[in-house]
Amino acid sequence: MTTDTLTLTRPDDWHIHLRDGEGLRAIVADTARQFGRAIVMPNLKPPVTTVKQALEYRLRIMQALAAQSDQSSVVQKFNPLMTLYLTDKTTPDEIDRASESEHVVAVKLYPAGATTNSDAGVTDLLGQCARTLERMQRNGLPLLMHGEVTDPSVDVFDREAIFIDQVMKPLRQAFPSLKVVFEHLTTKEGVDYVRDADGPVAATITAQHLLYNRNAIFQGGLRPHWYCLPILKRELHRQALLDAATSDSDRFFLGTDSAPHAKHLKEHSCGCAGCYTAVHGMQLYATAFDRAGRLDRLEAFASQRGPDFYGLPRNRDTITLVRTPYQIPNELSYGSEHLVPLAAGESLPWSIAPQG
Ligand SMILES: NC(=O)N[C@@H](CC(=O)O)C(=O)O
Ligand SMILES: [Zn+2]
Ligand SMILES: [Zn+2]
Repeated sequence: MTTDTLTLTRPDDWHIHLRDGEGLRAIVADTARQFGRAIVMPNLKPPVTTVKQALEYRLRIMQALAAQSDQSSVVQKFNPLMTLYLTDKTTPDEIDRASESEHVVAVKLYPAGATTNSDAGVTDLLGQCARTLERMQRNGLPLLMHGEVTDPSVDVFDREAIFIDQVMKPLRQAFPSLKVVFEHLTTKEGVDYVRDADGPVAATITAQHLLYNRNAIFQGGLRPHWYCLPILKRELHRQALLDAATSDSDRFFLGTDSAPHAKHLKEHSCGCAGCYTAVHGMQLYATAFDRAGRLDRLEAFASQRGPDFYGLPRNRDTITLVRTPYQIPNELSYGSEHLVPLAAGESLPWSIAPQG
């Protein structure tokens, strides 16, 4: 029997880029229409490194929501959960302030040079940040990791697997009860590590890494809108990620990593990394779970395991997905710029039912 309607506890997005300024105003409602909460990444220019900056940024998000033409209660009830950008200089006192704030829920590691706006990131995690990590472990504040090594001599497709041995294992040996999220997991090696490791470890998985392998970047020509970091991998990795997301392990949950970049900066001689998936996040995930024959696991992945890991209550309202084709827009406006969503112009088999 095929399911045509699926009502779930409202999902949350445990990894999102909302940007700032006019870009923020243009996109925040896309996330707020689908997700009850989202973990907002701190890689702004300049990065969000203090609790004071995180709370000011949160206020700008709330103001951007209040100014939306969409005044529905779903959009207006959206709760952004904030993060701090870890640097070599982050102090244990800042960690205490974060732990005391109800709005700051985690600290984000960007290895310096690994991805968009990571220049201010950490150069030597255990060498520079040990006291800060110690305090995070004591306070139960999770570390979210962009898990790729930055050594330019390492093949771009191997950077996640090598990160496990070079960074993840030494970190977790030094701080075995530190809560860690391996963000936007992309490899079988990553899946095996997260599934089997001792202690409080979890991972987010994007929709693009469940739906596509690296052929998508090159299909019929170079397709910049399929380029994100970590980069799409070969089919065996996509299969491992899909198996993990649809398994009964409580360690894998939803994080879109929706990462808007203006169209002209994606379609460029040196195009930016990031796929825009906030406008059709749940339609994409439902398509992936449906193709795997595991729609029954979508609610655990999207709405239950994330809050359980973070020690937050699950949402109390619901969202309904219907098997009705959803036409992905060709282009969206992004302040004074334009934005091309992932798989623009294509159709997905699942839509979201109208909500109040
Ligand atoms: N995922 C991406 O390709 N890009 C993200 C940064 C990140 O999450 O690594 C961005 O901020 O653009
Ligand atoms: Zn990242
Ligand atoms: Zn990201």
